[in-house]
Amino acid sequence: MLTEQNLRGVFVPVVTPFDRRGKLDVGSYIDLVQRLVGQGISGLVVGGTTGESPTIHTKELEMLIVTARKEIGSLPLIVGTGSNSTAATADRTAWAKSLGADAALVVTPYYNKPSQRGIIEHFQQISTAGLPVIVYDIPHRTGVSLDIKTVTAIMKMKHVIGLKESTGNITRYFQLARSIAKPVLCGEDELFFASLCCGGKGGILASANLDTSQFVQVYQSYQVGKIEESGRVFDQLLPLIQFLFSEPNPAPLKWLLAERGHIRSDSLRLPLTNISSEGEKIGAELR
Ligand SMILES: O=C(O)C1=N[C@H](C(=O)O)C[C@H](O)C1
Repeated sequence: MLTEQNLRGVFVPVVTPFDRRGKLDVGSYIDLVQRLVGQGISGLVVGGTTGESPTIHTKELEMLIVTARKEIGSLPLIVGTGSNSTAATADRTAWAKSLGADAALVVTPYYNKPSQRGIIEHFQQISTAGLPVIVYDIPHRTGVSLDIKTVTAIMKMKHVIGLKESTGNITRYFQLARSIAKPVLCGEDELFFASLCCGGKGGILASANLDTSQFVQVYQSYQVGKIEESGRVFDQLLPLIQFLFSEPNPAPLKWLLAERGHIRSDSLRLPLTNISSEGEKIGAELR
């Protein structure tokens, strides 16, 4: 199980490769997972935004979880289980636990606009699943904002082990990382180095599907007090990060993974579409 003590470092939300007809490409997935293991990452996230969770069927997610569990050995496995139904999220979290997950990444309930009290009760109920929970706050995707008081209340819950902060607000990050006792992880790749300087404990970073060991180096250098080295390596990664988020994630990421030969196709499932030809031109320098 993941705990608040070992929720540290670089966690990679792995992409879900599809073939040209949109079917799961299991061979590419296994290759991807095997490539990530052994590069110093602290764990793998399956069924995140980057894994295109909205268009993955339950049977497919089951296969992705079971395969990852088998391939990564004892490395922590986090599964995205959040939805905008509390009961469904609790069920899915219990199911992920039964398949070998070490923790659940639970996004705040989107679309139906719950009150702050509703959000607190949502996270209380998920404790029934018996799996450690990482709260995922990403208001620009969910349409839901958490008050600082709400985050603080949720972070005191026993089964909650940390926060993935993706508001993009570095002042808020600084405030949270210093005031709550549990780890705050960066979910806004461009702010990774800044988040470490604010007291963050690591990141769940789509960009780390590529150049993984450099992302780990940013984290590790910072931990041993080599702040300048950490910042220098991060600066080298910035053009990659900016390219990967120049169009909806994970379209540029899948394109570059395919260009570098890590997956067979850059296919996505609608409504996500492939990177534009303009994007391909910009990305050509990063191949
Ligand atoms: O899948 C994830 O986890 C992430 N998704 C974010 C997004 O697509 O908005 C980005 C972050 O790197 C991790």
